[in-house]
Amino acid sequence: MIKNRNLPSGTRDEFGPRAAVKENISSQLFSIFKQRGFTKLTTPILEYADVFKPLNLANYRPYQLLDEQGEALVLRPDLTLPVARMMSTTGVELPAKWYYGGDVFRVKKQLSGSYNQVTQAGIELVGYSSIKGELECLTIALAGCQATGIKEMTLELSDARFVEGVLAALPVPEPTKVALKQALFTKNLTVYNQISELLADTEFGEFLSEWPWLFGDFDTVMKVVQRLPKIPKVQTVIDSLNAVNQFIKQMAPNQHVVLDLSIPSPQTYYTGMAFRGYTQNASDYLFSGGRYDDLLTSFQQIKEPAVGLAFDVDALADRVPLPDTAKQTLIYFDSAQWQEAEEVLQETPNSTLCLADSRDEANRIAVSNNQRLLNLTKEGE
Ligand SMILES: N[C@@H](Cc1c[nH]c[nH+]1)C(=O)O
Repeated sequence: MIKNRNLPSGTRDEFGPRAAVKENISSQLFSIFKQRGFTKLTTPILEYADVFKPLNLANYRPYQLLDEQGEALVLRPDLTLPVARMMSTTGVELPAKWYYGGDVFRVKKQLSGSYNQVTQAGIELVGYSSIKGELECLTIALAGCQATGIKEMTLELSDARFVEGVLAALPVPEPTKVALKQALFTKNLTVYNQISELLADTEFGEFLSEWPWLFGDFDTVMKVVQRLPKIPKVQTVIDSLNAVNQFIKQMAPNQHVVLDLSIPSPQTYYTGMAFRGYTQNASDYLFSGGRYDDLLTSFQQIKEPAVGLAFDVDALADRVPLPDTAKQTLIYFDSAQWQEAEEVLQETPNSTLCLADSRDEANRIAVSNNQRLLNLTKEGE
């Protein structure tokens, strides 16, 4: 079947108000990034498939194609990995603050209702190891949501080091830890309970019985965490989560913060704290980010600390009301009057030139677009 009038599934044409809203959101975000000292970086839409090896390809299945030499290429399913690739090949001096905007392509299940092409606008801070990196990302996350008109949003924190830290401290063999983690992440309670039963009489017993439900309001989750015996590495994680929660309380006192300590990290390459923003009754995230201190070692020998975040411009656009457009004026003129029409265009707010060649056609366009027609010609008078 010839498909020259169809689009590949999960893609769309964008025009009119939605395209304008997305453009507006991106430019609002870019101006925040620039104002805070970030530098623009663009990378190609096509990359070698190997760049994306650190991704969990079950969640980020890329569109594949081959180059002339038969090398596997993909349409980028992520924008952080290309930044890491670029950092390792260009010898840019660190630390660096990058921002970018562009589309990512992820093949979702047919009929999932999700789009396979998503516009992101994001930042990456490379070479900053302290919590100041996370705080800068969260400040930008809050500022971006506010600037684009999101009134209420929930901020979800998690940390890749928490699950690993607790598992490392459990007095069971490695394969049991792996099985427990798997059962926790998939919420397979039958298997989870069987394994945690082995530890019921230890100092971990009480905590383990609650671990699969360790998500929700920040302070409530932290109360359960207090039932854990002291594990120095886990304590560091708890301290940094508490510090971030305090910071948000000061910055945005009305912000609802939730904590999830029972999920896998949103990205396999995150090594520390991760943060996502969402609104009620919607499954997509407004932004998602986290720390990824090991990612550059996928491309080079030397490790570099890094943290970043990306806004989902489509998710933001879905929640921003379409603008009330002011009534437009359509200037109808003869081509010999171009100069005069240009002057009227400069003087008249919200005006555009009418490129039609007859008064009737100009009228029809004005009526169908709810515009006022300004006639500079002598025709039809
Ligand atoms: N690339 C991540 C977001 C991110 C940017 N920097 C760090 N994380 C994503 O698409 O989920």
